[in-house]
Amino acid sequence: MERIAFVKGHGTENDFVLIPDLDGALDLDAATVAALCHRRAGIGGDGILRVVRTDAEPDAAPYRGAAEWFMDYRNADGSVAQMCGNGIRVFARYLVDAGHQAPGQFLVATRGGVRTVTCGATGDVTVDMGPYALPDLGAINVTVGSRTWPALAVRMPNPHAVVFVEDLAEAGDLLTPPQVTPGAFPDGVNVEFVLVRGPRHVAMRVHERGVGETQACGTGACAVMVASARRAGAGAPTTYRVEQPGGPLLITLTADGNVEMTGPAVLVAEGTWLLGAEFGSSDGVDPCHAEVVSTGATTGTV
Ligand SMILES: N[C@@H](CCC[C@H](N)C(=O)O)C(=O)O
Repeated sequence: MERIAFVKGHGTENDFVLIPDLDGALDLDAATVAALCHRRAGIGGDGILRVVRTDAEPDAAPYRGAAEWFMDYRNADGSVAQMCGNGIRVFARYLVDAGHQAPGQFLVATRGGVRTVTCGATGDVTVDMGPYALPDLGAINVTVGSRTWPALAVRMPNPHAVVFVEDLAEAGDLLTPPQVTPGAFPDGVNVEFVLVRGPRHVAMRVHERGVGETQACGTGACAVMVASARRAGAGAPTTYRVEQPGGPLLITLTADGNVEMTGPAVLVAEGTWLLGAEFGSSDGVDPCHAEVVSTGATTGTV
């Protein structure tokens, strides 16, 4: 049975299993990721953040020389996504707390490009999430039950469909994915439901591609900010407070057109996962999956 060291963390309760694999020794296939993220049989998480040097990861080859670290993000179902906004804050907090990176400003490579992170010894983490894009997909709609809304497609660079509602309960239980105009997003989409609370202040719920409803989505909050600012006719620079079930994020559209995100990143536990034990074992190892040691939390507030 293989033993895999992990750290558990979250950003606004969007939770992740971090796998330090600095020299790229692990081969985590989709089934292994799904087992690790399983809420009852695994460690549990909305996704995993594999921490690997760009020099040691084939997917990071374009970024070698530009950034030392690559965030290998996977959704809970094992699928790969370009970017994770809450994840990159937690990834940065891990690098600093583990002593792999000095506090301050540094670069992290992702499948969506290289991002600049500002992470002190404690407190909130700020990420320059880069530019947004508004792909021309024609008229797209989102449907939940008998309600249909027009949606704005936003790339961060992962795909989002943003709709404005009168009440966040209109999103329903979000146990099944909302229906989106067929063919508009062949690789799937994250869907955000937004309630305007006041000037530069919105609340949202999200159904994430590859996960389900989560307590928060960083790229989703960025997409929501972009859609909200357009709707309000707000020019840049401007900052929005985006409330989510797991807590608020501050999202700024900068004068140069980039989207900047600030929010907490918390590490809550570390331990060892017993790979292969997750659905019961016949080799004498108690299939309770992991030895977990609480680390205490590194907290931050917006
Ligand atoms: N929770 C993340 C987004 C993770 C990826 C997303 N589910 C996708 O498939 O695009 C965030 O905080 O941005």
